[in-house]
Amino acid sequence: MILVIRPDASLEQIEHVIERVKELGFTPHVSRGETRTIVGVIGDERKPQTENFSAIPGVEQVLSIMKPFKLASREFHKEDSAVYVGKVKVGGGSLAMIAGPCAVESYEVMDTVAKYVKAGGANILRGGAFKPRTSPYSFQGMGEDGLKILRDVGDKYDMPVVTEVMDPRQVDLVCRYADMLQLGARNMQNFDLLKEVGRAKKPVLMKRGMSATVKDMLMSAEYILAEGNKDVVLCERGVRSFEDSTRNMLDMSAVPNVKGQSHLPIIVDPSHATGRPDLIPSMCRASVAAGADGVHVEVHNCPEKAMSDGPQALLPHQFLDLMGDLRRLAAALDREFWAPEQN
Ligand SMILES: O=C[C@H](O)[C@H](O)COP(=O)(O)O
Ligand SMILES: C=C(OP(=O)(O)O)C(=O)O
Repeated sequence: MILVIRPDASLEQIEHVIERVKELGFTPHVSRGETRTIVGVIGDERKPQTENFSAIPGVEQVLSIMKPFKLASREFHKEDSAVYVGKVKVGGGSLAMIAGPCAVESYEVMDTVAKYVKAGGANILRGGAFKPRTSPYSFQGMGEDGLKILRDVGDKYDMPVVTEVMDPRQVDLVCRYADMLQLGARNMQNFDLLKEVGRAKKPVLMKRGMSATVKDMLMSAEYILAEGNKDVVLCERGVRSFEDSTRNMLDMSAVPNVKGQSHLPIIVDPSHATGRPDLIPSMCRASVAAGADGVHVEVHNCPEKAMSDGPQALLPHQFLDLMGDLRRLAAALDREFWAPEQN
């Protein structure tokens, strides 16, 4: 349920609304839009006192949100939300380019790749220190040593960093090094992890589960929002299908589909979606054209030596070409990639 606050309501009245919502046993979530303040009321709406909400001074309207996700819904927040990752604005008209190697492998590789992606115009650096691998015998990531490298290299190139957290017990540790927490496809419905990152004070990049529906994805985002973390960016990264010429099936319609239902930014990861460098540039362009708030790609200076996902990595020169194309496309659509000058 949402309480639409009167435009002329005083701050005291809004505070009073919030207090009453709590007293009635619900959790309030306040969304201050450009023209309206809205209070999301989360809890069991079958409680008898809910009709009293309309009697609270300052409340103009009480609306029921029919969708199972509430805080993630457009009804709760009409305007597109923007999420800040360090200084970088993601969403609300500003495009993100998240790039870097699949895994943090060494200082040298991280530094080399970061130098190239920064030069190309990437605004967020990625690299996994905890890797979710299909095989227990595959490289599992460098753990805290990898986080330290990622942080150092991010600082060197003045780029915020995003890295995956796989377990609720890792959240504090990863928060000490990262600017954004990545929740991987394999963990999109790890509900304890969702709750834990929901309590963290860092933005979250939540990837779509490999057999999750758009609704499942929005319900998972709701877990994070319901814990108080409003900074969630969704990521379409393809779903499993019968098609075996690509790693996954990229669901490009998820972008406008999510945008119709939710205010949260959504980016696309054509690297994991296709697994094919020959398809990544066109799918990046399609993502921007479809209205995505950014793109996520893997880049490696020597894919044949990469410790994970080498075959899908773009080479540095391919990344530079891609960024040139994407900038031109973005400009034609009256959009732009966030760049440090905008700060
Ligand atoms: O490293 C990245 C992911 O963990 C990777 O895509 C997992 O896939 P794999 O372990 O099947 O190679
Ligand atoms: C493992 C990753 O991707 P996904 O969770 O989409 O498979 C990744 O981005 O490192």
